[in-house]
Order: sequence, then C-alpha cells, then structure tokens
Amino acid sequence: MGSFCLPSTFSSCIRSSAATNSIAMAAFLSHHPKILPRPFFSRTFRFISLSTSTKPPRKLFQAVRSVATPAEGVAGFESMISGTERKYYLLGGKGGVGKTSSAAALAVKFANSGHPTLVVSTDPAHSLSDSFAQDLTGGTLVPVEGPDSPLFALEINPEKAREEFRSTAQKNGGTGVKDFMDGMGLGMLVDQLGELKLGELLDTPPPGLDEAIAIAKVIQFLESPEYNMFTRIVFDTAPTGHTLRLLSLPDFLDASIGKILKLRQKIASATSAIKSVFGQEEKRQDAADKLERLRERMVKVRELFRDKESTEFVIVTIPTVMAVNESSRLHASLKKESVPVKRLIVNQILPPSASDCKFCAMKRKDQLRALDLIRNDPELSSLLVIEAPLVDVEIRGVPALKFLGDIIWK
Ligand SMILES: Nc1ncnc2c1ncn2[C@@H]1O[C@H](COP(=O)(O)OP(=O)(O)OP(=O)(O)O)[C@@H](O)[C@H]1O
Repeated sequence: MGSFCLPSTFSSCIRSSAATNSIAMAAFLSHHPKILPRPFFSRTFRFISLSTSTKPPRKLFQAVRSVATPAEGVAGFESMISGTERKYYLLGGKGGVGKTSSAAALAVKFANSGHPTLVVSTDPAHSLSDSFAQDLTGGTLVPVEGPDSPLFALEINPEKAREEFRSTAQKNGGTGVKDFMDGMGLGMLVDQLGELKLGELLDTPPPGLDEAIAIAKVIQFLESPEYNMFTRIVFDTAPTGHTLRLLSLPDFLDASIGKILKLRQKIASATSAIKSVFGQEEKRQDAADKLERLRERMVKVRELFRDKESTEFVIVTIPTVMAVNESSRLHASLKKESVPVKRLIVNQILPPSASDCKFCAMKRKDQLRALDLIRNDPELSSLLVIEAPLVDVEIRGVPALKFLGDIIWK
C-alpha cells in the first residue's frame, strides 16, 4: 500500500491505496498509451486519499475531476482553443502556488489540441526547465519533446542578458552594446543612455531592467517572423510584484520616451541651425524617428496586455487566507491596469477526508474557509474558479503535465 506522509506526528493520517493508483494509472494509460516514456510506467499518480479503503473506479474519477464554479459569461477550455488567431495567456500569482505547473500544463494541452505553442518564463527564478524535466535555459527557443503539435519553451534569463550586456560594454568600449540591445529591440535606449556610464549602471541595475528585457522579448513576438507560427503563447510570470511591474512597464517607458522626445525637440529647435551647418541634423532626426518607433512598439505591447480578444491573465492561488488576499489585491491591480482576467485556479485542494486524520481534517477545514473567502471576495467572486486537487507526486515532465492539464483545463 502506497502512503503519503506529512510530518511524522501525523504520519498515520494519509494513505493512498495502490489499487486506487493502479486504476487511475490504467485509465490514464488506456487513453494515452503512446505518450508515456518507459520509466514513467513505473510511476503512479495518486491524489491524496484520506480514506484507508480502496475506492471503486467511479469514485476515483470524481476525486480526479477538478471543479469549475461557473462565472457568468466565461466559457470553458473549448473557448481557449477555438480560433487560429494568436492568443496570449499570462499566469501569475503568489510564489509557489503552482503557476509554472499550471502554465506548462496549459502549454502542453494547447499543443495537444493542435496549436503550435510557445511557453515563456519571465520569472527570474525559472522553474520551467524543472517542470518539463528538460534543459530550457539559454534564452533561446527550445523544442519540448512529446506533444502532438510543436511546443517550444523560452526562459528569459535577465541575469545572463545583463551579464552579456555588461561584458560587451566592457569589451567593445560600448559599441557592442548597441548591437546587443538592437537584438533585444531596445537599441534606441542605448542611444539615449549613451552619455551615462553603462558599466556602473549595470553594476547596480535599475529597477525594471529585468522587466525591460522581458518586454523586449514580447516586442520580438509581435514583430519577428521566427515567432509567427505560434497561435498560443503562454507566459509563466514572476510572483505578483514583478508581474505588476512588467505590466505597467510599457506605460512607464512610453511616458519616459515621450518626455525624452519632447526634451529633444526643445534642444533641437535651439540648436538645429548650428547642427545643420555641421551636418549632424540628419543623424539627430534619425535617432528621433527610432525613438518614436520604439514608443509605438511600447504602445503595441500595452494594447496587447489589455486586449480582451487576444489576452487573458489567469490568477493562480492556493486555498489559504494569505494567498487569497494576495490574489484579491492582484485582481484589483490588474483591473486598474485594464488587463482582462476571467479565471482563478485554486490549486492543491485536499479531497474530503473519510479518515480520522485530525491534521488533514483541520487543514481541509481551513481550505474550505479560504474557498468561502473567495466566493465572498468582491474582487474574486466574479471569476470562474477552477479547483485543482493536490496530487502526491511532483508534476514533472510532459506526461505528468498532460495529466495535470487534463484535470485543470477543461
Ligand atoms: N496540484 C498539485 N499537486 C501537487 N503538487 C503540486 C501541485 N501544483 C504544484 N505542485 C508542486 O508545487 C511546487 C511548486 O509549483 P510551481 O513551481 O508550479 O509553483 P510556482 O507558483 O511556479 O512557484 P514559483 O513562484 O517558485 O515560481 C512544485 O514542486 C510542483 O510540482
């Protein structure tokens, strides 16, 4: 009999029956015989069962099913896969609640539904590689093996990008920096920062640089033919604070660029007569044009984040008072930024207990209270709540993500 143990004082509490597991596994495999690599067959997926008795298959499937509380006008997963125009899904929430697992599972589900999909991590502490059990580091597109349609992953590595930036700055006396930033779609910022000491700037990176790099990648998605094939793009975002900075950065850059342009205009009108005599007028105009183009791109990114037709932010949480409160604040901030939010995943829910496990019963009671809090929260009650169960193995690799995705996304 397989068992799942909480701290040793409670170790007698939680058990899952091997029979139950094998039923779940057999059902899973009968539907998806091809996708499992050999070693996976030896693994079993179990939902924590608080009962010591073996449940019949039908009961098991009730436990396996996630529960979606309908919110008015929010359709299920079918609506997420309908249409071949590109859609963006951003998943975010408090640290450790299951953002990466839910995002990776969604990406696998999209790819298995026929959508060439890209999953991007903008969390400086990446865990996509761990989630897919594949090395996805390096800052380039990496194909993920397993799904029916192409699935690529990209971990944006702000520290590595900053390092590259710093070393080119040092090696080439600054000239290589422009090429690097051009590659990131941010070349014009270098022109603007030209007179600043970049080396010093990067030793103490200004707040928002990580997000600027992530935004630069978003700009690439919008413009580069390399990314044209993707009809679904899933973002695994950093914990709440970073995400909000990421979302408000286009506004900030747009405003800053606007100010720079205005300032330049003023200086230009004072000096243009002199400069044109010395042949610098054309160069100045060219720089202003580029800045204006960058500003336009920022406007595009901002519009993208707010476009109800193409973008949705999914909040992921767990049933604890702290996580629910943070989700409520996150939704309020996203609303303020006019970012569309429809769904709330409540992850890691314990199933009802049939045993006398006091620890589990108390934990579940707490969780039910938190679920109640969600139902009565003015920010969260309007969202479609997707309840996802706690499983007793780590969700790693495509088969496991497919399994989780089939539970959450329907
Ligand atoms: N429903 C679940 N049942 C069991 N374990 C889960 C479940 N969801 C997530 N986990 C596990 O919880 C851990 C954290 O999950 P994950 O990395 O997806 O969270 P995160 O919110 O992305 O974390 P971070 O904020 O650190 O990036 C992982 O070990 C993952 O396997």
